[in-house]
Amino acid sequence: MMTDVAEQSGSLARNDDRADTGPTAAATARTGTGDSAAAERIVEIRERIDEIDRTIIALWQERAALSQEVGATRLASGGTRLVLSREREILERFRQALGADGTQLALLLLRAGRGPL
Ligand SMILES: C=C(O[C@@H]1C=C(C(=O)O)C=C[C@H]1O)C(=O)O
Repeated sequence: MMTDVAEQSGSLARNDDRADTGPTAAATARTGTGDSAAAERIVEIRERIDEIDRTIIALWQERAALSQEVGATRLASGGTRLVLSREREILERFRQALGADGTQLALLLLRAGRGPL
């Protein structure tokens, strides 16, 4: 059956009973490929990526809250705001595991816990 718009205009291409010749432009744009097997796998992998991202965000927020609690506890007890030796340990841990990007990540993690210096 033709669409209303096509019926009204009479000049638009029929959009209804053409053969299914493959993925739509929208599906291709969404996954970045017109190959349906690859697209299916990409959709599957993206589900896991989204799950991982949710976990990273939750852990990021939990870590920042814990770090802020340590800071508040220490300040309230007359201690220092920061403990640089501990920060160095953390930077080294991330650098060893992830290289230079790990150092950058650790700097962001530390900042999330205590705010910019
Ligand atoms: C959370 C702490 O306080 C600060 C924040 C740190 C962190 O976010 O890991 C590490 C050292 C401190 O400068 C701590 O001392 O453990």
